[in-house]
Amino acid sequence: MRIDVVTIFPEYLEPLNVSLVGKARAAGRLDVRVHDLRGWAHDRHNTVDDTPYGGGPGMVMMTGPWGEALDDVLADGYETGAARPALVVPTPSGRPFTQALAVELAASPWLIFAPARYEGIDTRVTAEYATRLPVHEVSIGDYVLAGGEAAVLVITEAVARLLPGVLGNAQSHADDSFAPGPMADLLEGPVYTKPPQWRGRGIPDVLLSGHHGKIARWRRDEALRRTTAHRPDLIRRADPAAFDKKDREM
Ligand SMILES: Nc1cc(-c2ccc3cc[nH]c3c2)n[nH]1
Repeated sequence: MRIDVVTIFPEYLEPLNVSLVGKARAAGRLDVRVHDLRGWAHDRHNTVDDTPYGGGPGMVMMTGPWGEALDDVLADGYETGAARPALVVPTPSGRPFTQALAVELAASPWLIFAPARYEGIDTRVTAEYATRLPVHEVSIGDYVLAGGEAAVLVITEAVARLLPGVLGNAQSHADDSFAPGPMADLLEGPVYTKPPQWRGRGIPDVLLSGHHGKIARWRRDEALRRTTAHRPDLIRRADPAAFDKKDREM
């Protein structure tokens, strides 16, 4: 997968050089290119924003630099044989970012992120590129950030870990919260590791029993308990029949 990010804060994307995404880049599984939008702002001050039509507070990011930047990124990708990308625009007013959307985006060979600042990007930019590309306006949650770069980090990590070979053998996204299967849409339960005693706190006996069926059932019950407590809205989506089937297999 190729990922391009156009931003006025390229340094904000430094975390994409470390850990899971950094390793995927070093292994050649992910090609991430970060571009400074101001490189396409040609006035003396490299201006990328202006006052909003209709008045109101704040500034709006201008069409000019975004149009030139996205055209150049697209031209570069197409010249190097990249397939058609999707444009991902983080915004509080976007489609909720979920594991399902992460899976959808992970199927794309090329993502171009357009994180905004100020009050956002002139709407004509996304309208223009929506005539040529899939455009995903995506919200990572019901809270307001000062810009879209943090959302790019979140989305990139959630997508990258789904790419083949990115998660090591010791890890797996098969048991993710929200992954398909009998635990679908349930939050993950508690986890434990050595030492067996810590500040007077031990390990649930079932986890030491070696009885895989009982362990699986305990984990399922704990996931149900935690989901009921923290995300009751997800319970109705869990498939009780899948539990019954899984119970029979335990
Ligand atoms: N889910 C979510 C996205 C954002 C966001 C995205 C872009 C900009 C640009 C200026 N403020 C922004 C906020 N906040 N919360």
